[in-house]
Amino acid sequence: MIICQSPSWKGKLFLESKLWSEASHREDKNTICLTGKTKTKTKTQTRLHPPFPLLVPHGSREQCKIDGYDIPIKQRVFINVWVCATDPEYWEEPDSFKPKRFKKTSVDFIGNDYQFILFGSGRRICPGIYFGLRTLELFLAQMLNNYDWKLPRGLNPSDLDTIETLTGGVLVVKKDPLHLIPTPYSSAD
Ligand code: HEM
Repeated sequence: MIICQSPSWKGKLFLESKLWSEASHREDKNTICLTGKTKTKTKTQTRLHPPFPLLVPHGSREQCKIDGYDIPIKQRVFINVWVCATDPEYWEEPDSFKPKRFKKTSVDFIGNDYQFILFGSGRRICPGIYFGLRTLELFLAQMLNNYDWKLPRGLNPSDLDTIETLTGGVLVVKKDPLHLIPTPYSSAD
C-alpha cells in the first residue's frame, strides 16, 4: 500500500524486480537474492506496520527493574514493537516512510537491535525469520514484475488510509481492504 502512496518507489522496485526476474532465468538462479531497494522497502514498511506489534505474551522468570519500573516475578509481559520502532530517541522523523534511512545505519530486525524487533529477540525469536522474509520479498517482486498496479478511477494516493485493526488477538492487518487494479504486462514488455 505504501508503494501506491509513493509512486516513485513503484518505479524503482519494478526495475529491481525486473533485474531479479532476468537473473532468475540464468544459471545463477539459485544464488540470486533480492537486495538493496526491496530489502530497505521491506524494512521500512514493517517498521511502520509490524504485523505482530505486541509480540506474543512473554513471562518474567524473576523479579527485575526495567526503565525504573518494578516487574514482579511470573507476570505476563507485553513488549510493544511498534512503540520501539517509532521511538524518536532512536529514529529521526519516526513516522516518515524513508527507506534511505537504512542505508546509513546497520540497524536490522534480526534480534540484535531492540529498537527494531519485528521478529522478537532472544531465545523465543521467530524461527521462521528468513523463510518469512524471503517469501515476502519474492511475493513483492513477482507482483511488481508481472503487473502494473493502479488505484481505482477517481482515487488519489493521498486518499489511501493506513488504519489498522487487531485480528486473532495478536495479528494486525489493514482495517479496510486495499483495492488495486492489476494490469498484466504483456510478454513483449
Ligand atoms: C514475515 C513473516 C513473519 C513475522 C513478521 C513473524 C514474527 C514473529 C514474532 C514477532 C514472533 C514472536 C517472537 C517473540 O515473542 O519474541 C514469532 C514467533 C514464531 N514464529 Fe514467526 N514470523 C514470521 C514468519 C514465520 C514463519 C514463516 C514461520 C514458520 C515457518 C514462523 C514460526 C514462528 C514460531 C514457531 C514462533 C514461536 C517461537 C517461540 O515461541 O519459541 N514465523 N514470529
